[in-house]
Amino acid sequence: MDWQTTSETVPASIVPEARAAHQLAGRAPATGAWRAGDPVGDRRFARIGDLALESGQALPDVRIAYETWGTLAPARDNAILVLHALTGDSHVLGPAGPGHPSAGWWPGVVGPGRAIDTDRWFVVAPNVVGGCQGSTGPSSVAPDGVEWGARFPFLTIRDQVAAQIAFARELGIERFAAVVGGSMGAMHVLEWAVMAPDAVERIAVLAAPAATTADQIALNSVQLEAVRSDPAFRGGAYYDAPDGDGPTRGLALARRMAMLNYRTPVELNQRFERSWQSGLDPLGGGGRFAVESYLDFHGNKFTRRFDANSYLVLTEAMNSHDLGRGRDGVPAALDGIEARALVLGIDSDRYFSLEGQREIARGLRRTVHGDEPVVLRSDYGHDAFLIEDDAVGRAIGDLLAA
Ligand SMILES: CC(=O)SCCNC(=O)CCNC(=O)[C@H](O)C(C)(C)COP(=O)(O)OP(=O)(O)OC[C@H]1O[C@@H](n2cnc3c(N)ncnc32)[C@H](O)[C@@H]1OP(=O)(O)O
Ligand SMILES: N[C@@H](CCO)C(=O)O
Repeated sequence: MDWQTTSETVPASIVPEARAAHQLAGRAPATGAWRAGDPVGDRRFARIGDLALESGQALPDVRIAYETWGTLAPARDNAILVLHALTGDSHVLGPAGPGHPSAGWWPGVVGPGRAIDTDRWFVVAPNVVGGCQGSTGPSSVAPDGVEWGARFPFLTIRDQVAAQIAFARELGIERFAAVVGGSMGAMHVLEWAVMAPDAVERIAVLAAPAATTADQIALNSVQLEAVRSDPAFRGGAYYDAPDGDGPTRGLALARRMAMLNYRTPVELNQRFERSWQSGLDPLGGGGRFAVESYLDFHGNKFTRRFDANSYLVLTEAMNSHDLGRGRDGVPAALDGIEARALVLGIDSDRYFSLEGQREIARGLRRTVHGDEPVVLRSDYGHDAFLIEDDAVGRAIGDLLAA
């Protein structure tokens, strides 16, 4: 199947499989393949036109992939926007199927009877611009008929939120009862509260800073280099490489590095100890440590679901994050936020440490828990916001009840 010549309406029955195959090759379906609102598998798509970027450039004909759950009330006052983390997507909850190996990334928090109860709330989850799960990104086809690749424009967190704001307008939602997100998604949440204050009643900021610090940029930058230094990266023009090879080694290495930011010494030490696995992939002594196998597994798995160029674009967008830029600094920007807020941090998070959430909680005027963040105690580190569903759900439930 050729995505670029696909007719306006794609039969849903064949799309998930073909789409999954497309993602294996590092590409999302081409821009222009669908009419806005057409369902494709679990996803729908909205067209938001050209996106003016902070850099002064414009990204033409932007498409947003999204999923929804629940029913929008006649008064349109029960919508909740859920914004994913770096490698997430619109598939917040199930079902699993072709193209979706899991039952979503937050089924313990969002769903019938969950903290974000889809029997009450209308939940909207878009895939971020620059990503590779259906929204316009580097693997989309540019106006000249060739994938953007490395020509894809530099995006900031604010650019991505500008796209989300246009997307919400396209859906006819003027105000969200809550905008919720973790990690990169929480950076977007903070920007929503500043860029569209009238559209946001509550915000949930989970495990993110008000501005990405030098230390965090450093952790990200070695991952960027891991991808770029893979010879198969070819300066980002690998989609039609003659051998069909992409920068899988570099991307897998970047994911291994990232896993070390996302998890903790306590978890890795307790979970794997010094266990040795033999007979899997003989190296040196004929085996490897179980923790090495775990990192290899995650690195390799990641290359089957993510595009390297998107990884670069999204990581650089995270590096751009600074709520105070052009707004007289972070304290002034936080002080101007009117939305009721939950700020949650994780005690063992060695990537976006609690200091960042303390700054946010102390700077906001309307937190539902006082001047300090809600502290989630967990051995899982940064990923705890995706794993500790009960604690995260309770905190979000408190926000929604406020
Ligand atoms: C849930 C999704 O992945 S949805 C896809 C979209 N992605 C996102 O939204 C990103 C957010 N999600 C995530 O980052 C992760 O999924 C998390 C943090 C929520 C959970 O991480 P998980 O990968 O489920 O858990 P964990 O780190 O324990 O890894 C478990 C996997 O490691 C494998 N594993 C464990 N030990 C080893 C080992 N020694 N050697 C090899 N593999 C191992 C397990 O078999 C398991 O495999 P599976 O993923 O096929 O089930
Ligand atoms: N596990 C998360 C961490 C980033 O917040 C992801 O892969 O998106």
